[in-house]
Amino acid sequence: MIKLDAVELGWPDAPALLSGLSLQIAAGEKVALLGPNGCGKSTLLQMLAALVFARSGVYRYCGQAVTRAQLRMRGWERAFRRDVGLVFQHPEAMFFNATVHDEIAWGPRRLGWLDAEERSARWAQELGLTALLEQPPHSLSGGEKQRLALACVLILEPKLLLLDEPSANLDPQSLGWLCDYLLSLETTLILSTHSLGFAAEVAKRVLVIERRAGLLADGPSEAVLGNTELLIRAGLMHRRKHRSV
Ligand SMILES: Nc1ncnc2c1ncn2[C@@H]1O[C@H](COP(=O)(O)OP(=O)(O)OP(=O)(O)O)[C@@H](O)[C@H]1O
Repeated sequence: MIKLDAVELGWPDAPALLSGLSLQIAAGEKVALLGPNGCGKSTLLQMLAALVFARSGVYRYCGQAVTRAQLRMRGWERAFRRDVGLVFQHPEAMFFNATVHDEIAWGPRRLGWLDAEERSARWAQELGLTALLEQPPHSLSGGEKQRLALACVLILEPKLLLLDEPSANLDPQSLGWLCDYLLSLETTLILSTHSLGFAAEVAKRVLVIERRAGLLADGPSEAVLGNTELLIRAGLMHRRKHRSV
């Protein structure tokens, strides 16, 4: 489903964030992206959603190179945007409606789904947002915003689900719901997280990114997450000097 060939990502007038990134992700795989702050996890997810583009190398989605020119093909762009759903790390960035209800219903209404209102009510209930439906999205707490952002994307049942630190801000009950939901999904999932426990729970494959480099590891979750030396080198674990009793 996804093929990256020698992808280099970076912002203008800045050194490369990621280079030489080559990998494939098959339909239905569940993959966690790990790496220290600022290594480029969000940028990579944004590239997979075609919100930013590689400086060099090729990103193919279902065999088609995803380029600015390709996205100008309106039919293809619509189908791509319909397939791919990204939940941002900072969910406020996604909200533009007056109420929680309109925010959840916006996507299904735009797609002309006749059951848009029913679906919105169901997803609001799934994510514990029913009591907040008439509130403005910006008035919600951090965890409520995270749940709203998830509802807005999950309701559209994307074929490729991209989640940027989805477990941040969630209370244990919401986190448990999210783990169950992601485990039940058959679609392709790529998520970034700093929680090794969350990655181990939901992902079968882990990619570790090294700052200002590229892929440090790519393998089954148990093997990668069980490699303490690798995790320390990648800045994902700290060798503690002091321990409380
Ligand atoms: N629009 C932009 N222009 C220039 N630099 C940017 C832009 N967006 C992000 N960056 C920089 O790119 C780098 C990678 O950011 P990114 O958000 O992808 O990292 P991350 O791995 O998701 O980090 P974290 O774990 O802290 O969320 C950071 O140094 C960031 O400041």
